[in-house]
Amino acid sequence: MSYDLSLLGWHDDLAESLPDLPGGAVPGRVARVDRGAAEVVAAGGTHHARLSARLRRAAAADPLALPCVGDWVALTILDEGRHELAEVLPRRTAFVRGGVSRDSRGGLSGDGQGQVLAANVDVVFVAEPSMHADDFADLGRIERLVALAWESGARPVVLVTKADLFADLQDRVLDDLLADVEAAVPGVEVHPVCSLTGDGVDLVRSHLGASGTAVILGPSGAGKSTLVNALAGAEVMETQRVRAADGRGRHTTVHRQLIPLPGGGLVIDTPGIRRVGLYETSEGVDLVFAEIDELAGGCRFSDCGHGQEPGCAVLAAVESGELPERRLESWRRLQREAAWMARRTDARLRAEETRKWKSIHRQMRGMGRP
Ligand SMILES: Nc1nc2c(ncn2[C@@H]2O[C@H](COP(=O)(O)OP(=O)(O)OP(=O)(O)O)[C@@H](O)[C@H]2O)c(=O)[nH]1
Ligand SMILES: [Zn+2]
Repeated sequence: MSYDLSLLGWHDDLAESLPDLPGGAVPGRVARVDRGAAEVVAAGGTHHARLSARLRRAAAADPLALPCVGDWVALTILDEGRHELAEVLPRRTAFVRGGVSRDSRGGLSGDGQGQVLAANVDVVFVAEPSMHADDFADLGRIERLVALAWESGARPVVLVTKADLFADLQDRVLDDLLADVEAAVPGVEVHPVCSLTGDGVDLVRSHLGASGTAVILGPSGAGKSTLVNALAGAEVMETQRVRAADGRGRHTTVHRQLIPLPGGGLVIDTPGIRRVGLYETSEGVDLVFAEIDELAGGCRFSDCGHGQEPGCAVLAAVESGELPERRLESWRRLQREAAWMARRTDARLRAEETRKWKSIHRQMRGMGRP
């Protein structure tokens, strides 16, 4: 099996960064990583390549040096035709977990803590279901994932998935939801998608062009696997429905992590990417500022905003040095965000109210019929 590497996103700039290695270097793209080895798609086929000793030493000092799915790498051919992964080519974009600044994405430096989850991603689809359990799309989650996408260097596009769940309602309700989402992420395209009917799937595909690479972020049940299958035009991913039907856990299934799409473009899907950014919640933040909460018990006014109020115990603590000023600043920023989120929630509650009314009206009309 041979591959046209340009369909996997290979281009001239990358060719220039291919190192001159003794015995010659072959370019390839990492489709999967294992301890100490990787599966690499090269023009001549897919190779299981062990990491070179030099690369392993570099990775011991800085885990960001480890290859990850989506990386372009240089392979060398050893005796007996085995391949070795000699070098990771410079990354254009990278999803990094754990305390590494954006500066590290071009090169391979970090604080020794991070892990690259996916590299050279062009488009990040943030998938948020129009309805999730009994709730509307979660704007806070969309914002968080869009922020992560920008951070990676890739371009975010928000997909409001399972758009058909609004089909039996009047269109206006979905339009309202889309408008809310658009307002939450200014400058980011927002598309409704239904992977079951295929509505909107072509538009999703068009973001990838001939060779763009995408990841899909979103909560469990957002329809990520179903969307990948719709894009691929085949069952390349096991969906929740399938998993439930045959009772197999998803962890027992080995599936491809770099999925080429028939119309061009690729999707990277790994367990790490699926989980990225979904676990930091605002509950965590309350705990983080527990000491301010405690101090606030000593303020003269119970609704003290710790701004200019007389008898403010929090300001007194800053004055005395007990509470670092920076902490109060972060708390203030958080309060502003929380207030903003609350206003958005209000808008959502109003939309939900409208929806309930419509459903009640529908039921009443239904009852009136003979
Ligand atoms: N009504 C409706 N249901 C959908 C749509 N897309 C997916 N689903 C259903 O939603 C459920 C979850 O879909 P998955 O594709 O497995 O979701 P996922 O995001 O991959 O979930 P995880 O693998 O847990 O991360 C399945 O039962 C799908 O059939 C859609 O467009 N409309
Ligand atoms: Zn106060």
